[in-house]
Amino acid sequence: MAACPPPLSGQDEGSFAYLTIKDRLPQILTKAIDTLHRHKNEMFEKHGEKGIEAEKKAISLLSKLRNESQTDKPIVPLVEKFVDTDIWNQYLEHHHSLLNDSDGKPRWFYSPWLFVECYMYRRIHEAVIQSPPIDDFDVFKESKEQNFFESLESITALCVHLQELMKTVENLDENQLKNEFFKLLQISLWGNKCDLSLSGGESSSQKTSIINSLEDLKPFILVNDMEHLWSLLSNRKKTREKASIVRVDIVLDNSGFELVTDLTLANFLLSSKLATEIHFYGKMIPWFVSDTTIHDFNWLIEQVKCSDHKWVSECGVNWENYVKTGRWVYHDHIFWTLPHEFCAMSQVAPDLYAELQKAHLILFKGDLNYRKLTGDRKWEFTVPFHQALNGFHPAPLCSIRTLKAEIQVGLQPGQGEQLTASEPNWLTTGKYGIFQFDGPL
Ligand SMILES: O=P(O)(O)OC[C@@]1(O)O[C@H](CO)[C@@H](O)[C@@H]1O
Ligand SMILES: [Mn+2]
Repeated sequence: MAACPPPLSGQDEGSFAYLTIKDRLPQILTKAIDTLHRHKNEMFEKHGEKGIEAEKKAISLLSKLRNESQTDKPIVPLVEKFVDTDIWNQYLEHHHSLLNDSDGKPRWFYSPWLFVECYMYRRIHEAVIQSPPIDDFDVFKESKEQNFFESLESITALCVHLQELMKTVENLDENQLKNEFFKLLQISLWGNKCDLSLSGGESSSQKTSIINSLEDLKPFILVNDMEHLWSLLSNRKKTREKASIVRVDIVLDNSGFELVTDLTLANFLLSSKLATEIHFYGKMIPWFVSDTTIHDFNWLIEQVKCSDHKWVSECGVNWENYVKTGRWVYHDHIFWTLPHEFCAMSQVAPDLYAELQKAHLILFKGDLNYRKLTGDRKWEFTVPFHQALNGFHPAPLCSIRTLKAEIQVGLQPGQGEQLTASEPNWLTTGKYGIFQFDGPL
């Protein structure tokens, strides 16, 4: 296999990785500390003095973490026992072994960006689990819920669109069905703009209805493999035996509006019979501010179900039934919150790799998943996506991602350079998106 280029890191002053580590990660930590402060009374009411002591301890641990990152201290091993503590410390040890004496130790502005950024969120989790009885507190819950409520108008519009589509879906011809599929794919793509870690935890809700702006947004899709997704699923639908399974796996990203777009797409995949079951993968711990945990997944379905808007509530009832009847399956796995590139999954989490191999198609949502699919490395823009996956091929897969990091492969010759000339920040604003497919055509 050809050698891989070096990883993105904070060594490159002025790079997006550098600016994220220098500015946005401390901002996210400060917001987490502020959230703990603002829940002081609630902790006292629930846990008395012990709650106040725990809140103080968590705040001091997060303040220490912020200082370590801002002063480029060495990355220190995790100390609190948890399911993945040993894996993290082995990973840290491995990085340490790669360095020679002059390099010193793994540290924030030297080690791979993917590692130090994931490490920060894992240290936030450690600070919380070290502070019982608030060891189940999600410092990002408030902003995830705020994103949902601030996006309610767009969520309602999307649920109304879905329910109207459900009335006619059985009578659509092939072409009409494909068009509706493409619309919901694009809505799921642009739903990925709602990302609280890019915004440093500031509000990033969906305030306008995406449905009416899909045509205007089309020029911003840099790689468009939607046809591959259609032909894969529609051919399977035509050729499958009555009772056979067509499984689509969705590796989720952000909760709130983006999760609603993903559940809407999943609903359509079942109703159109393009799939017979959907498997979802979320995060086991609070992650990158807005990423979906099982609590967020269940909370959102409950919110939608309890809506006072008839058609929104109908979506929630249907979605709850899909889960109850096993047509939607939610999986938790610790691998998704490790720092590893996905090409390491078959070694580090063979059970998860084997699970993904059961899918006929895997959709990877969001930018962090794209960074892990491609190893967060400094690939040339024209390197084929298949090559950048570096051996990660559990099943036909597609990245559905808005660009929020300085990494993109599979472009046409000159396409990246042209974008850089016309819009220097095209890689990191979330304004451009891709549907990038890998698998047998
Ligand atoms: O995976 P997502 O939610 O689409 O984006 C994750 C993200 O916000 O975090 C990193 C920067 O902090 C980048 O990968 C990206 O900007
Ligand atoms: Mn995310």
